[in-house]
Amino acid sequence: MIDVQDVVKSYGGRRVVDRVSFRAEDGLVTGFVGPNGAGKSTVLRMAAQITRADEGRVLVDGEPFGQAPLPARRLGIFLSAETLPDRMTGIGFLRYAARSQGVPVARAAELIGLVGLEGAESKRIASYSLGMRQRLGIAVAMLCEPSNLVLDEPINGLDPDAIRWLRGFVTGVARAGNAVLLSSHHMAELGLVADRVVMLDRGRVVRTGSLDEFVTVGQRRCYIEALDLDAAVAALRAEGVRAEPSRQGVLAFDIEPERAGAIVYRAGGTLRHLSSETPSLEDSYFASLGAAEATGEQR
Ligand SMILES: Nc1ncnc2c1ncn2[C@@H]1O[C@H](COP(=O)(O)OP(=O)(O)OP(=O)(O)O)[C@@H](O)[C@H]1O
Repeated sequence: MIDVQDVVKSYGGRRVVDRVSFRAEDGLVTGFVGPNGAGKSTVLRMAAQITRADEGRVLVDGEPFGQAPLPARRLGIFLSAETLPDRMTGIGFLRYAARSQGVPVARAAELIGLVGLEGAESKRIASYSLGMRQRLGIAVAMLCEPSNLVLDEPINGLDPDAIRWLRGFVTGVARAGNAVLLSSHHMAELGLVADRVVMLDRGRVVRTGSLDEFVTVGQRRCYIEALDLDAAVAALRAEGVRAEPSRQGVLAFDIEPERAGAIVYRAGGTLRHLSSETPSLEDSYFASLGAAEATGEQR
């Protein structure tokens, strides 16, 4: 488990992480989201002890990860694909990493298979695409079969094939009982892999919860198709319901579909389709951000 406890970080007198606390539990994928500059990478770097917290601490399985007898077994870290050594081959780098951690070099070939780099292992890293570099970076993080895994923006630059691979990979690591903490801007993808979501905005946690809890923040809404859409929108608005044209129909917010349908019907509309819509993680993300901004403006 990764336990972030009340961490604070300032740069040049500006607080970029402001009393952040949350947990990434064993057996779950925790998605870490927030706008650019929210402080996600800084928190992950504090977990990896690359950045020192001004206040607070991050415990990994109950202690700062650097204090564990074999730190790389405690926490696997992927922060960037840019720092890999271009002149080495993929397999060469993994063998080097294995030797430096006292792991049998045979693990290097296993890792190539684990991250799907077969066929490219003997090529220089300089020739790797971004997606291949991401896979190699994740392989390094997995070197010592860590019980916790931190991945900063691992989805960036991946093609659809690699995204599908990553989805299966992180889910598999979590289902084996490990904690996975993963930052990303790809809401649709995160909606497929995350069990829990932690949202940061301007250095503060603005929302945490299971994926199901998180998506209920998006507006409750329903989708209506009627013969005269303009009349349907007007009828709903006349009843004080927020209604907006969408696709071939109308989205009505914070209303049960039955009531929305009744309003349109009473106004003489002919209904063709009526359904309730589940908000996506992206909808909820923007709804939470809007709420956080409104509170922030009052601060
Ligand atoms: N070493 C540093 N020196 C000065 N400022 C920094 C440093 N590292 C981060 N910051 C600042 O801290 C803030 C938070 O940055 P951070 O990279 O943690 O955000 P993020 O949520 O990961 O953003 P993104 O989604 O764009 O990666 C930013 O304003 C950034 O400019």
